[in-house]
Amino acid sequence: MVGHHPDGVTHAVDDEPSPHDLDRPEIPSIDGTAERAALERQPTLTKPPGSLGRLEDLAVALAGVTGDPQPTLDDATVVVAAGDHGVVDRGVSAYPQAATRAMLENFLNGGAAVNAIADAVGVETLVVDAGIAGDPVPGALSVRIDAGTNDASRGPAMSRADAIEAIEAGVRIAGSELADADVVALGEMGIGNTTIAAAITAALTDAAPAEATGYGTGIDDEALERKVAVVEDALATNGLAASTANDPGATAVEDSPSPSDASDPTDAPDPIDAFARVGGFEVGVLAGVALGCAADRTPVVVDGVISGAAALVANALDPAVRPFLLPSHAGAEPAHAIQLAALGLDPLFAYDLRLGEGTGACLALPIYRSACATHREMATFDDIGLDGDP
Ligand SMILES: Cc1cc2ncn([C@H]3O[C@H](COP(=O)(O)O)[C@@H](O)[C@H]3O)c2cc1C
Ligand SMILES: O=C(O)c1cccnc1
Repeated sequence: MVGHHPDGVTHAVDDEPSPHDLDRPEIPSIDGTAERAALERQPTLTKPPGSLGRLEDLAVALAGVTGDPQPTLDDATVVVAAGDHGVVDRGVSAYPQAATRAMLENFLNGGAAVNAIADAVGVETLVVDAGIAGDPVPGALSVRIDAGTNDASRGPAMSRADAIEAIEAGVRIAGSELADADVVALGEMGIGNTTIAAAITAALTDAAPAEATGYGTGIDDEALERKVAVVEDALATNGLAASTANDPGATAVEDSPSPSDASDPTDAPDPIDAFARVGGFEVGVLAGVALGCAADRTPVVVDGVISGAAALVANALDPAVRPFLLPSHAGAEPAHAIQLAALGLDPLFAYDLRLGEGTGACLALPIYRSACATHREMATFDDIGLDGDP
């Protein structure tokens, strides 16, 4: 539907900028041959069939994703993308905006939770400044779109051009810094971004703002009420009061443009516009990373509610990304469960995490690696001279 969509059709709407102007590579489908080969290998391994439970399913799925019947996930990188949010002016976080910059420096110095977990499980860390307030932070990979977004509750968080720039920056990172990674974990930092994640979730699913909004870094009940109102404002101000994903008009933009799209384009924004209005530079970069990695058959592990919002955006831009998205944990923010359900992702574990940074995604890596290791390294019944039939 955007860029190089297989149907190759560009649906321009009068003089409005075409919604099909995002430059990104095409995403392949799952490799059915590799997947079948993996499925056939499983019962030959020295264990009762099914006894490794979901590890068996993960190994088979990863074969289809990577195109390798016996995949490895040795080279793993967590991308920690940071951005600031104008919406913090409305008192939606327990912490000041300065925490974004301080944490970005902390990531670079190895002192954050994600650094410790990434070290513990053998994952590289890539710290990306997608647009935090103030000056650039030396040492971070800079793809700064701007020094923070506008307040999404009072108007569009960013322009369409900035949204495209953020997503394309992520696609480029996937094709360069992440080109050699076997698997990529999504992580983020940005005070106020659980508000943005809630707004994106309400815009792209059936969920109401009150269902999608949570305590974030630990606000009190009074601040939560304010935060719900801010998410409602962000949708209403930006013409996103109804769910964009399920709006028949929005689908029409993708498939067959209807006259109503031409008469009032604000009626049914395409996914790029929907994302631009509620925002998040780091969210856009992560959506682009997901699209770019999927195009390269690199599995992408989704973390908490902000990377979940990025996954929703990527999926709205191109549903072909979906099989390349892997779940990690079930987080504490209510939008997270809504996102995972919308994407059909079944979390591997629930650990009451509510931090982000990529912590939960990194924690899932040993499980994915163990799925691949058992699948690849175990002896077969033939090897040990035993009949594999129960
Ligand atoms: C010290 C600190 C470290 C963090 N690491 C991740 N987050 C998390 O909290 C923020 C989102 O929550 P809210 O929407 O309530 O501001 C994001 O930066 C997120 O990654 C942190 C937050 C803080 C304060
Ligand atoms: O679910 C998350 O990732 C999360 C929750 C609270 C604050 N920051 C991130």
